[in-house]
Amino acid sequence: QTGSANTNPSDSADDEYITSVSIGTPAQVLPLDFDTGSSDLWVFSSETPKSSASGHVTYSPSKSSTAKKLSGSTWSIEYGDKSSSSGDVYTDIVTIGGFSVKTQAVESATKVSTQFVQDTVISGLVGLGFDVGNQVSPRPQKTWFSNAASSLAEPLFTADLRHQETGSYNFGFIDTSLAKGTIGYTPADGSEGYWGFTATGYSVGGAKLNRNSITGIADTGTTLLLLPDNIVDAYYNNVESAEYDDSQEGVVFDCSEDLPSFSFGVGGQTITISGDLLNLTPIEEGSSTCFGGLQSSADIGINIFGDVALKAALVVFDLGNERLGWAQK
Ligand SMILES: CSC[C@H](NC(=O)[C@H](Cc1ccccc1)NC(=O)N1CCOCC1)C(=O)N[C@@H](CC1CCCCC1)[C@@H](O)C(=O)OC(C)C
Repeated sequence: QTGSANTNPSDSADDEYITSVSIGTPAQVLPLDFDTGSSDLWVFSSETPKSSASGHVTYSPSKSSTAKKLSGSTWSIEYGDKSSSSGDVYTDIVTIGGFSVKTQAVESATKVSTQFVQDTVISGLVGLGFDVGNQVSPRPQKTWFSNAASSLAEPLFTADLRHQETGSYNFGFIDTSLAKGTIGYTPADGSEGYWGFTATGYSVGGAKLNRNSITGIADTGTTLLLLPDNIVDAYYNNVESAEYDDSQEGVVFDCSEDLPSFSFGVGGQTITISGDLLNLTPIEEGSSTCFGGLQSSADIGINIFGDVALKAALVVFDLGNERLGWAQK
């Protein structure tokens, strides 16, 4: 069996990617953010304070004949951007891309932080990280993918995120036609809950790849490509107008700049991110100053190959073989 779901950028900056998920009987369809950087499936619900839930699609377990309360279980989570949410837990049928998991832990939010209240394009997250990262207590729950893996044709999923167009999450199969290049595989480290791996080097513009291993994570829930300062500086030294903008908390430059590409080595392949993908967006509507898609990871303490990097590749999250596959798109 397999599943295939379309995913769409939330806005003109591809800030996040939205995928429709069906929960319960009859189906309640919610727009969720698939996040390989976390391991909880949680939703805005009938239990979320009305003032916080305003503008969001919500899940009502009381309206689902297949919902069951997981009594005594609670959850609480904080993300890298300091946003947070918490609540209690139900189990219900969750269908993604035509594939159904019968008894999936659906974490219902009784509290959400301001960022989530304001981010009305999504009604929660689907964590696609490793089960060890799940935040339900007293008994941690499995992710949707972990529950699905044993029934899928292959225990893997692929992410095909695109700039300003519809992409896909495919479960149980690899559609190699989505990629131009060969898929290169490298070991994945799931010990922290997310998909850790080591890139073998990088280069700016068409230059030769240097040998400089970069350990980081493949994170669909992070907008940017976040790397060490020395690499960020090496890149922006090629961008005449680039400067650090305190208010924007990142490097900005003239939108008219012709940005160089950025490449990294992984699994014997070279993934090249085009200059256009590295210009994220004007700092505000109509501004001629643009915000860089490559920024420093120094404040976070972990390198993150987020959506800016993922948009350049077809990425295979291969749980069965504990490995990540990358192919140029
Ligand atoms: C340094 S880690 C920062 C990362 N967040 C992000 O990347 C958020 C995502 C977002 C977009 C639109 C609206 C709201 C949030 N974007 C962000 O901080 N941006 C500021 C810079 O300009 C680009 C957008 C993050 O916390 N990712 C979470 C998932 C994320 C999904 C959206 C809701 C908030 C939580 C997760 O992947 C995570 O925590 O990863 C850990 C392992 C770093």
